This record gives sequence, C-alpha cells and structure tokens, in this order.
Amino acid sequence: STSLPRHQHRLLAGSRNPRRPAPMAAAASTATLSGCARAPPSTLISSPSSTRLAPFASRSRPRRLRAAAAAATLREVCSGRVPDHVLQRAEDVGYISPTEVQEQSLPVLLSGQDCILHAQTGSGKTLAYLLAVFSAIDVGRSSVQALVIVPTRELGIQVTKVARLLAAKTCNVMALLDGGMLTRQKSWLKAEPPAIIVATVASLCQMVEKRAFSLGSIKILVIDEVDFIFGSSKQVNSLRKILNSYTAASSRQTIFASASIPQHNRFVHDCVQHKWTKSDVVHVHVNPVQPMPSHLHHTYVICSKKERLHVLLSLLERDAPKSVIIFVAQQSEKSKRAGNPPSSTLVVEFLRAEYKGTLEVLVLEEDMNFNARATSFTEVKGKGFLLVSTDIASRGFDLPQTSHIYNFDLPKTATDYLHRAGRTGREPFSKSECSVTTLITEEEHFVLQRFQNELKFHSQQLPLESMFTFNL
Ligand SMILES: Nc1ncnc2c1ncn2[C@@H]1O[C@H](COP(=O)(O)OP(=O)(O)OP(=O)(O)O)[C@@H](O)[C@H]1O
Repeated sequence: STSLPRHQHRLLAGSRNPRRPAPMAAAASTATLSGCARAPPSTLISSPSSTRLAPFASRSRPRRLRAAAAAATLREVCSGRVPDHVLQRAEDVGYISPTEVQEQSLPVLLSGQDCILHAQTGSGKTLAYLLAVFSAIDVGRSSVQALVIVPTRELGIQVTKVARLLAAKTCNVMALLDGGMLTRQKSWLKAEPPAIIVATVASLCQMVEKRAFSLGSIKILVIDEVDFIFGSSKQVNSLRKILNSYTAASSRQTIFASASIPQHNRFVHDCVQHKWTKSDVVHVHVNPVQPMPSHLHHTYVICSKKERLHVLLSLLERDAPKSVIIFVAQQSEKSKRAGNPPSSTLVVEFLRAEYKGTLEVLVLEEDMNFNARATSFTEVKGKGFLLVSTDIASRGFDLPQTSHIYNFDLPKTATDYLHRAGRTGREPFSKSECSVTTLITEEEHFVLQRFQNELKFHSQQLPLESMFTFNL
C-alpha cells in the first residue's frame, strides 16, 4: 500500500488537503507575494491570487523567490509527502538529486496547489508531476484518481512507462491512447478501475461519453504539453470539456506542464478566469530569460533545395552521431493533391540508398497507421537510430541517446524549433554538448534569425564548401 504512515497523517491534520501538508508551499507563496530577495535568477514563481481582479495591464509583476536549500536530495525535497516505495523506486533508477525544476516545483506540487510547470525541454517535468500524482492518490481506493493528458500516443506510452516504474505494481496505471484497444479497456475500466490513467484527449472523451467510467473521483489532473493541446483545433474543445464539464477545478489539483507557454501571463490569467485552475495557481517558471537549454550547439547550412539531401548525408558522415532525429515538414494538402512525395519519403528513400553508416533508418509521421508508428517507436528504444520524423516526435519524446538533431525542413515557428532542438541534450546532469543543425535556403535565413532573437540563442553558419565530400 502507498498510504502514508500513521504519524504523518497526524501531521497533516487540519491542512486543506488532509493527505498533504503545505509548509513549504505556504512559505513559497508568502515569499512570492512579499517579494523575498536573494532568488536564483533562473527561477520565477508567481501566483495571480493577489491580482486576479485587477485589470490585465496593471497587474503587478511576479516577484522572485529564494531557492530551496541547496544540495537537498530528491528524497529530502519530497520527504513525508511521497510514499517511501515510490521514492525508493526513483532512487533505484538513478533519480537521486532533484533537477532545478523539481527542486523549485515540488514544494508547490506536493502541497496540493495548482501549478503551471514551465521549464526547459529535458528538465525533468515528468518526474515532478508524477511525484505529485503519487502523493495525491490513495491506492487503497478502487477508483480513477489521477489523470495525465498528453497530446500524442507516443508521449502517452512514455509517461505510462515512467508511472508504472514508480508505481512498482502497487497500483494500476492504464494508458488510454489513440490507436489503443478501447473495447477491451472499457471492460477493464469497469472491472478494476486503475488509480492512474494516462490518456490522449480523444480516447479519454470517447470513454467518458460511453460511460466506461466517470471522472468524479479525480483528485489530480495533469495536462502535459498544454500549449500544444490548447493550440490544436482537433483537441482544444475536448480539453475544455475535461477541464470544466467532466471535472471541476475546485475539487481537483490541476497541473499544466510545458517548455513553452506563449504569452504565459495571459495564460495564468485565463486559467483563473475560465476556472481551469483555482485562483491561487502558482506559475513555476524556471530559466525565464533563457528558454533554450544552454548546452545545445546550433549551426546552419545555407544551400539550395536541390542540394539538401546531399548536405544532410555529408553532415551525417562528418558528425558521426550516436543517434539522430531528422525533422521534416508534414506534407501539405496542396502538395498531396499535386501528387508530390512527402519530405519524409524523399529523405528515407535517399538515406536507405546512400547512407553507409551503422544507424538504422526509421520513419515516424502522423499519416502512418498506429501499428507502423508503434513499430518505429519501439525500434528507436535502446539502439542507435536515424529517425526521420515530422513534428510528432518534437513534443515530449525522451530518447536520451539522441546526440544530433537535423532540421531538414525549417520548423514553422520558434516554439517548434525549441521543441525539436529539445529532443537532444536530455541528460539533466550531463554537460556534454549536443548539436542542432538546420538546413535553409538563402530566403529562409531571416526566419532562422527571427527564431534566434525570440529564443535567445546563437547559431553558427557552416560553409557549404567545407563539408562536401561528393560531386554536386
Ligand atoms: N532527478 C533526476 N535525475 C536524473 N535524471 C532525471 C531526473 N529527472 C528526470 N531525469 C531524466 O531527464 C530526462 C528528461 O526528463 P523529462 O522527459 O521529464 O523532461 P521534460 O522536462 O518533460 O522535457 P520536455 O519538455 O521535452 O517534455 C529523462 O530522461 C529523465 O529520465
């Protein structure tokens, strides 16, 4: 059982959430609102509670907060509020010290407060919110108590894996994902409701609408990659139902997570206004002035569209990467109608014919059927790969061995660049440099410069001539 030891229940008596005392979070909020000085420059913790009725433009700016005690272990940061066996599992897999976002957010998350978790790619947000999930649920109860919403099937598989690893069979974790076996899962849901569900929006709503289960007993709701789901015309309406109709903010803890929350002050405001969260939601923003992880090395090559495949091959030979993701654009409807092959097909066919290295060439894109997607996703785990993918792999994919990213097609937005780049450099305590290389035409150069200004990173040009080992 993961229920807390008896002496800890006594400790919790009288707190708003009887399972979780809030000493550190209370301190955090107080410090925020009273403007505690000596804050780490990399972290901003803000709460709209004191300003929610003020006009938008005149709201006071969030203040900085003092860091939690330096060099505390993950166990110390979670002490008494996460079941011991979960912490033991975390330690067994190597999570000993908290990452910066974990150190800053766990006091808030474990107090039961609503939270917007806003930190760089690869910073460890998943473990932070899963520890909050394990602190909130009671494994003795047979009901669905925690819901983690993700934008893609692949991210869902990954989060489910980490949740199961931490649960160590003390509770059921079910994945309700697009392309899953929903009929079979419907019977399982009725027979033995899992404590934790990891779901994509569409599959979850389908189950709720079929009355396979109700969300009435949800204690904690996590929306991962929240900006992506809100920005997706296919997902946003269902997300709103989950936030406001199927469950109510007043009866659950709500956590939103992402490395990118455009117009984040506006988003915090909307959370309160639309009752997606309670009014005392806390915005934990790590590295607010530097959204891009600092140990990524960015380069670009200017070449014509005709030269791109050969430049890519040349880069692969020159860099000798451990594992690679090559991002391509999703094919437009217009291009499909014109009968053109998608970028992914062009790149995969070219590499299968010309690439002489040892990495296996794989492909992942939205238009593949779920079985083919599952095969690619399984095959990238554990060995060297050269994955050609659309932006489907840019959100949340955690393949720590990825040493190089190549943007074969320029991403559409700075946010897309950030998430693509963030698929490398995913070992929180490693300083080894990872690289991101973008292939652009002369006309696209200004777009890349705009991304650099927006995301505050520098990209170095690689002269085209310096890398050619072939005849154009
Ligand atoms: N405390 C820790 N100690 C060591 N490794 C950790 C720790 N926390 C997380 N990690 C590892 O860091 C990597 C990145 O974590 P995670 O996937 O949670 O990042 P993220 O912040 O969700 O990134 P993204 O925004 O790209 O989804 C994972 O491989 C995870 O296992």
